[in-house]
Amino acid sequence: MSAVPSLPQSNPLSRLQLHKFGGTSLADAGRIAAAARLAAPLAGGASVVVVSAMRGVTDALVALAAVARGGGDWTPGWRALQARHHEAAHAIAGTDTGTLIARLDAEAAALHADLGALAFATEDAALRLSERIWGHGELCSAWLMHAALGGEPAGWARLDARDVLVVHGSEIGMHVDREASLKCLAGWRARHPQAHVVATGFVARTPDGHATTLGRNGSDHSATLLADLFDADAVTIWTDVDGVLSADPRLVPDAVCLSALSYAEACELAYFGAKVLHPRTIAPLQARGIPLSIRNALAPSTRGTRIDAQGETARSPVKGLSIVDDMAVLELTGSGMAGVPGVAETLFAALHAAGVSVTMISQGSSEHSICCVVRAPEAARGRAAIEDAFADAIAGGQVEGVRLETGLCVLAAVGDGMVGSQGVAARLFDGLAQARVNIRAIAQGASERNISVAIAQDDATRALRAAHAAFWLSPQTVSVGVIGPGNVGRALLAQLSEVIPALRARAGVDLRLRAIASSRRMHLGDAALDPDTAGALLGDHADACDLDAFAAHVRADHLPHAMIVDCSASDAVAAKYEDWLAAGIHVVTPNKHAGSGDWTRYARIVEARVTGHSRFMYEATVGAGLPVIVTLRNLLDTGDTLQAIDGMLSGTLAWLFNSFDGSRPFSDLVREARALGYTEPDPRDDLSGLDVARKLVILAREAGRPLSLADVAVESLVPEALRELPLDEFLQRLSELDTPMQARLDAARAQGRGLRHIARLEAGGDASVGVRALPADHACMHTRLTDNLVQFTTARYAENPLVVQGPGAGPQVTAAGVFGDVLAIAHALGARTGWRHA
Ligand SMILES: NC(=O)C1=CN([C@@H]2O[C@H](COP(=O)(O)OP(=O)(O)OC[C@H]3O[C@@H](n4cnc5c(N)ncnc54)[C@H](OP(=O)(O)O)[C@@H]3O)[C@@H](O)[C@H]2O)C=CC1
Ligand SMILES: N[C@@H](CC=O)C(=O)O
Repeated sequence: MSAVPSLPQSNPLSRLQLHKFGGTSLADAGRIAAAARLAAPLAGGASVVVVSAMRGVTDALVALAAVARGGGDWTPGWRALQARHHEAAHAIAGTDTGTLIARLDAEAAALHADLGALAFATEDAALRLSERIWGHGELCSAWLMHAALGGEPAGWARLDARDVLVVHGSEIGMHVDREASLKCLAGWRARHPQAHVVATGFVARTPDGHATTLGRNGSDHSATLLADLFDADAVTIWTDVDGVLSADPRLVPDAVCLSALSYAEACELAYFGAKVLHPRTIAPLQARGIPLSIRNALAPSTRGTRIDAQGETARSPVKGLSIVDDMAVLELTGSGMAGVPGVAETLFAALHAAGVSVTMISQGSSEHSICCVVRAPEAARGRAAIEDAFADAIAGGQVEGVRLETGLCVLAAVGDGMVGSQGVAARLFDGLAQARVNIRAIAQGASERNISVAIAQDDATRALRAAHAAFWLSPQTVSVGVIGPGNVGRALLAQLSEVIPALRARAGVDLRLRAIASSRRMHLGDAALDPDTAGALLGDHADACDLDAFAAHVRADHLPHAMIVDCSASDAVAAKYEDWLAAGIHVVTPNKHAGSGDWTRYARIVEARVTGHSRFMYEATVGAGLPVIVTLRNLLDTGDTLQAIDGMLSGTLAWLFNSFDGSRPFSDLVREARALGYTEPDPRDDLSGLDVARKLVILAREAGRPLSLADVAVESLVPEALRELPLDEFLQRLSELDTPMQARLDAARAQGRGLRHIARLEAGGDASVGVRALPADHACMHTRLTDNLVQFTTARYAENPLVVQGPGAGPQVTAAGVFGDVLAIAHALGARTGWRHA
């Protein structure tokens, strides 16, 4: 290896920072001035600033060259470019505009000459002229930046990289002649000893002295090549995004900015299409250990992404996920291939000769087939080349032929943390399986830094989001939609608001409220909604409630799990559970309609849970926040036999009869119970016994009995005349309950008894609900306020029933019961995937 020529002794550069700005950061004079401020040298240090052309200028030059080559009139376009550079110059240069304009005009004159010559040039000469023309934008922006930084008086030289950067094309891309470049730079520095340098990106020269370019987006490459030649201490590429993200944010809304990457990770991500870095940019830095930062010129206070030899141990073993679109699989199959040396060599030599680049290779150890993934536009050419190379073997039957499958893409998961760590592939495949993505081919190099899978192009976004969720989100990240911000719904939102941050920090449970709906309105949010203010989003401006659109939104592809919490009392909402559960959406509810409604619908809902691998939880339907259903389930699951359930199942009726002593009319108490949020939205559901009957049906079905509402003998407290009235009218005529209720109370008292509302379910399925006059020593006479009292008489608890007792109505306790179900599901999800974030 030849010795690296050293820079001239006069070189004053120490603590040299290299900054590179892309076209967007140089879009106009204002952006150029802002970039100049960012590139200001550190005290006592030096700067090299590498610039792209102003935004859109390279595209304009490529178009102009095409017009000129075709003999068209390129002069209007040429003038427009000159005017754009002039306009920026006038805004930037201050007192020395004349010098800057003269410099730009000299470049414009050279461009004019080149464009004029294009139409008459030979093919070779035209290509050389074009390369010069394409690089004109960088020559001008370097002069503009040079002026913005203060020019020669401020110690800045301006370098045309064609004077120092010597490159030649090779089969695997542009190759820099480092030795020749360093010699040229040493010569240039002898003539330009200024401390600071503005250099053109993108342009270079060939060994025989012709202008050339480094290819589209080649300015990043220029920057890292010049960083090596100038012996920079650090490189910053300024762009318009915050850094390297864990995935393309247009596809994955939850992508996060990576604070650090190793060179190896950055290379993997660059090759797999991460847009911030161009492939090949890393190598010159890696060889010298020069750190690179990717930062946002529009948000310079953000840290960006640092790329160096160490990288950083992240919370996820996978740092980034990327998709390469429009790929195809070529598969060579044949029973005669096994154990035959040279098959792979012949195949890849054929693809090489046909100019087909191979992105991914996969071969089973049976050697029965070799599969490779190539770019779709090259696939037919590749297949023809392979068929040609194996023509004899195909004719002889040793090889069956070449199968071509298009419509694919390659998803890659990249990260140093994958090396030697178990379960990474399992997590990726589990995430893809949950998103119902079929994997067509798999490849992992022995470096273990990259797992690539070929999948259907149609699945790309879903797969990327699912894989991202598997690594970057908690396995307990749940997209939540709340229906019905009424008494219970509002209390639930308040509880969520209070607890969500702590849940995320302590238990990795990440509940994201993303949708809210009332009977008429809904709001769907891309980002998580604030539970405290979500209800206010349902004003007249909100969208009309559409439960299908609501569910589709909650079932976001980019979040691992979805859950709808139905806090309505609506049968129409309950009618949707079957579809939601089948689609994999978990459902939690205090609404009793599904559990006590039509038996066949109930059976379909139960079945849908199995189809959708989803959970349906409804603890709060009976006893509000009390553990009634879970107690019954535990008894039965552990082999006990139910003999009867009886007690008080209505919080409203408990409160009414606990309070009703004749001192206040019964109707007054009903109004108060309603105001306290104990009653159903229509209090007749409580007074008629229907609400308690629903609870009995739910418990009976839980115990395996196919009970329906029609099977329950119900005594109603609502006089016949009031049963069908609109709610408002019923409430106005509520006092019609007073006389009959006072009479019942008086009769009970006359026997030394009190009134309680009692429900009973017999083992055989007989069920009844009604008001009973009970002796003073009955357990139900020793309840308080809204207490429910549920007695389970079973084979084990035969003599002395198991009793669950406590408040059985009220928004707070009901919401807590609902919240408990939500958490039970979230915790179970985390346990299923077997890992939690620290
Ligand atoms: N309150 C309690 O103590 C207990 C209540 N429950 C159950 O909790 C549920 C809610 O009760 P509660 O909060 O008191 O009732 P509310 O009447 O206070 O709230 C009901 C909510 O559901 C909404 N809603 C009604 N129909 C629909 C629909 N078709 N689509 C979308 N949203 C709808 C209402 O919207 P809008 O305002 O637009 O009408 C309202 O926001 C009921 O099922 C009840 O049985 C269970 C145990 C105890
Ligand atoms: N209205 C109901 C509320 C709970 O289901 C009751 O009072 O029990």
